[in-house]
Amino acid sequence: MAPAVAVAAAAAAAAFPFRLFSAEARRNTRSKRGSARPLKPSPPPRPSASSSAAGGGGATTFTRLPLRDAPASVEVTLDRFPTANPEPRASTFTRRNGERLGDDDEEEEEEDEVELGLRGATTFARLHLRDSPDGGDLTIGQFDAGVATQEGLTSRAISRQMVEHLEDEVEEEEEEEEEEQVVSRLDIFEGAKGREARAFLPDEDDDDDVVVFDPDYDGYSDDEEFVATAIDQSPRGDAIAVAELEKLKYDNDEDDDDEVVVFHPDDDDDEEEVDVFEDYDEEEEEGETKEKGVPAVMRCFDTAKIYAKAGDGGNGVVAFRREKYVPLGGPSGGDGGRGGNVFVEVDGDMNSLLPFRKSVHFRAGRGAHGQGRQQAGARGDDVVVKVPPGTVVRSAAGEVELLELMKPGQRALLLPGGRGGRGNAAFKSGTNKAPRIAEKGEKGPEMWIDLELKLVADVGIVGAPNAGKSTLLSAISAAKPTIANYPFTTLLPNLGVVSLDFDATMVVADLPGLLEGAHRGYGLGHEFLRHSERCSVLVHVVDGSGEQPEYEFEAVRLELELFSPSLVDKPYIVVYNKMDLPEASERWNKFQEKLQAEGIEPYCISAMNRQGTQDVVLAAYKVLQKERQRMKDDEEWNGPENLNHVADAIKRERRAPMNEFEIFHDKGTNTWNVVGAGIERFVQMTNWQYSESLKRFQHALEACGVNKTLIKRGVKEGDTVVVGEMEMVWTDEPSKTRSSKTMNSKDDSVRWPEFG
Ligand SMILES: Nc1nc2c(ncn2[C@@H]2O[C@H](COP(=O)(O)OP(=O)(O)OP(=O)(O)O)[C@@H](O)[C@H]2O)c(=O)[nH]1
Ligand SMILES: [Mg+2]
Repeated sequence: MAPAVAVAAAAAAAAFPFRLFSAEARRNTRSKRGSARPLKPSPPPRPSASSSAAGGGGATTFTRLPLRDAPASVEVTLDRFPTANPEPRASTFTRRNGERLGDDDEEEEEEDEVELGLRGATTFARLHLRDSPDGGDLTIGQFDAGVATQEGLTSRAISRQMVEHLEDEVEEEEEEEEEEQVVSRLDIFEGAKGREARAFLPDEDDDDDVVVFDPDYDGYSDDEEFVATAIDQSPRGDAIAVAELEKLKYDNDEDDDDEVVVFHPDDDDDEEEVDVFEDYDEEEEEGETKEKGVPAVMRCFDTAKIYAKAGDGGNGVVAFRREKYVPLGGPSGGDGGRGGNVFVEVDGDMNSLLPFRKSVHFRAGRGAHGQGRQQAGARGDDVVVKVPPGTVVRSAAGEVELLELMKPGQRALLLPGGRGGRGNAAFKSGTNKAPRIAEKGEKGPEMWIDLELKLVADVGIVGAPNAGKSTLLSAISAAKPTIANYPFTTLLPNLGVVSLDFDATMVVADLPGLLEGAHRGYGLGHEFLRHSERCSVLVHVVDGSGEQPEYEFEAVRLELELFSPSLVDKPYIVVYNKMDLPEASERWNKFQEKLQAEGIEPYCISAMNRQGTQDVVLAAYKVLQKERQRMKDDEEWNGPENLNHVADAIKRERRAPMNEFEIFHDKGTNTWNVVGAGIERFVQMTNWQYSESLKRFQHALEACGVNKTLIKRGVKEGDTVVVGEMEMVWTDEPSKTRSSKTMNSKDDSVRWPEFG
């Protein structure tokens, strides 16, 4: 079993300090989930030792405002929040959309927003309330600063409080309406340091199960305690689990140890399972900064991890013809069918990797077993993984780039199905007219695959948050991105098509804003920087109304360079925005002079008033045309690519001759490991249930030189020899059937491989 790893802790402090919800909305949610189980009541808050040492004690206060009276936006100062932060970064702005609390019905959906920021050493939170409902309460949580600065503990405590609070409320209300229950959701993921868990209100459309991730189990597990399967990966490639608490076995017993367990792929530690709810005051190592949490929708927009497995071949069978008047009918066992293939195909209608949030496993069908009368088994069904244009396919293990799929309709054979095993009819020979031997089907190859979507935009609009990138996109194309006067309005890239003429169009992407330090994970923009790698041209928007536009320009350029030197090498256009504002027009000359000195000719525009935007479009198009021509020339040089090279490599490996092997000796355990694709495949396909198989195997070891090499290297009586899944004990005694030294497989010395 893969090592079980604890899930504890919560999102980074700045990411999810608190949640906002109204009683009214919760009631809506509940009535939709009438059959849900009651939530487990939470234990009373337990401030941890180290958090109180930090001077805070984990104090939490909640303020309630009746929504009826609430203004459109409320600002709360969380003055004791990260004051003790050694380096408060003025730029650490984070905004999160509030949870959807209303019905499925879009119109009635209530969406509140929470904006968080650091102003000097003080954290503030601004709550934007849209269409406040008539009733209900707004609850605002306030959290202690002392905790916030403690590694990890912080976030945990905070998240904890929120869940608690939420649950407390739920309980109160349950008394009134018994059949209604709230189901909360947990998002568990691997942060830069350790496991993290987040509590969410349910997203109505989200049917994800509780998640348990265990690649060693092929991603599936029948074990009772695994309530579900993994759904995705963190940007780092670790397990992410989204748990719907509804699915967990909750009861009202406070000491109940129900838990969400996440299995971490490459953690070799002892198994440990930790209760998400109980373990929030556990110590964590200190010293490293936590990766900021990113909402699931963003993580899954352009990255996904999937598991693909080609079908195993069907087994061949041993059968003999039985016919009237034919006393000794010959062997008639048919071959197994070939396993299904895994294809990857570009679907022009897709534009994100979000569908892979819910479907992670792609398994082609296995070939049917052969039958008597020389009937071969049927082929296994193929499976086609559909991806959007611009998807890069990598093997998760080696991080090797396998494929780059750009054009709709492109199709690559990724994993070829396993060959069917031969039936006994195929083993008939002059010396053996009635062979009692058949092969097993070959196992289909399997692989964890990282998918990454790089948008296929021609032009990428980059710049600091709030510079007016989305405004520019909306001015030059029909796209309608959300525009608002706060940083990080744009969480996901927006695409727009700019038409200059009938056949002159370009795709422009508005990317999330970049902050200083983005390449190290500050802000949100880095998540999407890789999209700009595909763009031929960058349009760099600078906020002219900012304090120091030149400095902002340099900082963003530096971020691009730190992310990837190829980005700064791209042709780019500098656009100085918000010229309609006096502070911007005042600073324009200075900015222009500075850039001209560097050999750059900036454009000035007012994106809002659509002044100067057409010049930018024309300039970008001119550069784009040049780039397109250059790329076309490159393509002519390189010729069309073979998309099946992954499958070809697998097939080549399958054909590896049996006599190509290496032997590794472990002196400590006297074990000889025979490693070679050909011989291992032979072992895998050997069906040990037939007595002749063993003889054939012995013969193969002799013929391909394994025995000879072992003797030459000094194998001794009693040593263990391992080939693939077969483990044997070496004996120097000549066997009855053979005069040469050979491996003997006494009943008690052979561990038979277990094949499914
Ligand atoms: N006065 C003026 N305001 C502008 C102009 N362009 C954009 N703005 C305002 O600047 C604010 C931010 O604009 P957005 O287009 O959302 O900025 P953004 O760069 O997309 O920001 P993020 O998505 O958060 O990175 C909005 O309030 C816009 O109305 C302009 O030319 N003049
Ligand atoms: Mg924007």
